[in-house]
Amino acid sequence: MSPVLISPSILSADFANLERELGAIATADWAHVDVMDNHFVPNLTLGLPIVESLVRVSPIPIDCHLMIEDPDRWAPGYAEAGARSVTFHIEAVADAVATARAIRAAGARAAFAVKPETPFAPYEDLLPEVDMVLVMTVEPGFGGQSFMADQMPKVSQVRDAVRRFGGEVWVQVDGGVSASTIEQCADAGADVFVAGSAVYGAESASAAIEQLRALATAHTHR
Ligand SMILES: O=C(CO)[C@@H](O)[C@H](O)COP(=O)(O)O
Ligand SMILES: [Fe+2]
Repeated sequence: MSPVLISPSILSADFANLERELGAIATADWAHVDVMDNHFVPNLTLGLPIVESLVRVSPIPIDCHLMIEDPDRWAPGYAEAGARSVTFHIEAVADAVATARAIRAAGARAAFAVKPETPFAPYEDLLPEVDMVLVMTVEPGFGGQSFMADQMPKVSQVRDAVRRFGGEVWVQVDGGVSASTIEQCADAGADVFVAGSAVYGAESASAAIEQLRALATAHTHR
C-alpha cells in the first residue's frame, strides 16, 4: 500500500454525472463525499440516499465528511450504507465516543474533524476511539478556498499525539490542498489528503492524482 492516501472531493465534480465523475478518479484511494446540511455549515449538498447510490457505483471506497448537526443520530447510517470512512465534526457531536463506536460497529473507520479555530489538545484522549483525525485547512462549507498554512502546527500536534499513543491513526487534511500546498501538509505529518478543485479542475484528474501522490509520498514520514 502507498504510504499516503489521496481522496479527491466530489464537491468539485459535475453533480449531474456523479457515476462518471467517480470513474474519473478511479486511480485515487478514496472518494471524499462532503455531506452538508445547511445548518452546521451554510451550504447544502447531499445526504444518505445519494451516498447509498454512490457506494453502489464507486470504483473506490467512499470517505464521508459529515458537516452536519446531530452526527450522533446520523453518522452510523453512513457506515451502514457502506462508506469506508465516516468523519463527524467534534464541534457538532454530543457523545464522540458513542458515535465513533457506533460507526466502527457498523463496519466503517471512524474519524473526527476539527475546524480551523478548534484546538486539538482537548480531544487527544479520543485517539483510541478513532482511525483518523481530520484537520480542516479551510473553514468548512465550500470548495475552492485558500489553503490555511497556519493549521500546519495543529497537524504536527496531532501526528505527535498519535506517536505518543502508539496506535495507527491517520491524519487527514482537507481544504485548499494542491500541488503547491501538499508537501507542507506531508511534512507536518498528514497522510490522507483531500483535494477537490485541484483534481476536478485539472485537465486530467488521474494525472493530478498521481502528481499529488508523488509529492506527498516524497515528503511523508510514515
Ligand atoms: O470539506 C470541504 C469543504 O468544506 C472540502 O472537502 C472541499 O470540498 C475541498 O475542496 P478544495 O478546497 O480542495 O477545492
Ligand atoms: Fe471535506
